Amino acid sequence: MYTITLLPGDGIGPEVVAGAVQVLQAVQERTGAQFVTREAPFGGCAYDKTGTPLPEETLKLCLAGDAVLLGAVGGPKWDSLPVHQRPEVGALLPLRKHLGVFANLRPSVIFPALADASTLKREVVDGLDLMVVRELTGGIYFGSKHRETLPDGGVKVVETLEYTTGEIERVARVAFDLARKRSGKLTSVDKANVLESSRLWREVVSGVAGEYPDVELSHMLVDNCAMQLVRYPKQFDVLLTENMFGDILSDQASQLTGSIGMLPSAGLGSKVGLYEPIHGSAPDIAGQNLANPIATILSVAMMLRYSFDLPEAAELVEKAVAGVLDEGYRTADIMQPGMRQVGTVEMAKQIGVRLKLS
Ligand SMILES: NC(=O)C1=CN([C@@H]2O[C@H](COP(=O)(O)OP(=O)(O)OC[C@H]3O[C@@H](n4cnc5c(N)ncnc54)[C@H](O)[C@@H]3O)[C@@H](O)[C@H]2O)C=CC1
Ligand SMILES: CC(C)CC(=O)C(=O)O
Ligand SMILES: [Mg+2]
Repeated sequence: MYTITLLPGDGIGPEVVAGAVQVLQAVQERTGAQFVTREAPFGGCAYDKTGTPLPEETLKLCLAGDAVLLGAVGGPKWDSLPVHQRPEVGALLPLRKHLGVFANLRPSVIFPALADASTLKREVVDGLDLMVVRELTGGIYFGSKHRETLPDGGVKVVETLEYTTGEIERVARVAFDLARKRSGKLTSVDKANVLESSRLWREVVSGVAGEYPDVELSHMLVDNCAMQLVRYPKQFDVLLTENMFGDILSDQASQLTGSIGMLPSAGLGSKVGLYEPIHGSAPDIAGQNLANPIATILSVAMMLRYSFDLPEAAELVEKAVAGVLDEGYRTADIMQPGMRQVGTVEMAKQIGVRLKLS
């Protein structure tokens, strides 16, 4: 039996998590694996309810379960709160830190049926299968912040970016291990021409490479990488990045697959994995049954594979998603002429039905 803590969060979070839970139930019926889910307040909705975006009880529940499935947090309603009460800084970042999920796997895989759904040409994206390994619990998002008013009335802010050799080594090993199982190619991304932290990053990653003679390591500056991702993305297999670069580049990589609504993620490092779509709370479409639930459904597949060691169940989910896309079902973000537009609820339902029949 596997215990999953559900943190639907804000905006479209509850809609996409509800869809993923439906698919999880289908996996249970199809395979006999037993899942127990427990939901907890987290993010802006938790702040409204309890005065804090990360209630103690929520954290305890997450630490006591086998895995966490998170929707998204944040939205305009909470944007003017003091920074440490904001859902992103006061809940999401500390949750990642408490769970110790230092490696964030963000696969950017194009489903054959969506090769024409991307804004890029078919030949650029067809067959794309790349993996961003993003460092998740260090870097500038976690550094100290300082803000002061200057005598001339101007404002000065200082944010700090810290990394230790240990933090870089452990995420690099995750990326090298993955590259070894895939095509044997790893591209480490940094800004070593400017940043001291990136120079350390490059030094440490090059050092770890000694343990992996079968993996071909290259280094690329982040600005070039952003350009190469849209010029010729299929040159990449595994991309290793620090926290902020990976955040930005993975949103960019998502569009190669048709939509940010397609990209799942797995936060790994501790006993309790954290699974979440890479997108945010999408306030512009929240509550309208418009959100694409596939990123969250594919996050469930990653949970089955990485936390529960159920690779066959993970494949059932991925095949059900591919099958439903082959049948022509599309949410608005991936809609194409001649296809059948459905909402969040119907898309999740179709994937669950297909999974049970497979
Ligand atoms: N992990 C998290 O909880 C994250 C939270 N955020 C928060 O989310 C809020 C909105 O941020 P944005 O910059 O607008 O990023 P976003 O990822 O929420 O949305 C960007 C664009 O993509 C669309 N989109 C996102 N997910 C979609 C889905 N599943 N289906 C269809 N379309 C989708 C949205 O409608 C929007 O047009 C902010 O408060 C931000 O801080 C942002 C990123 C991650
Ligand atoms: C809201 C940020 C802290 C996180 C983010 O954008 C992400 O993890 O993709
Ligand atoms: Mg992001």
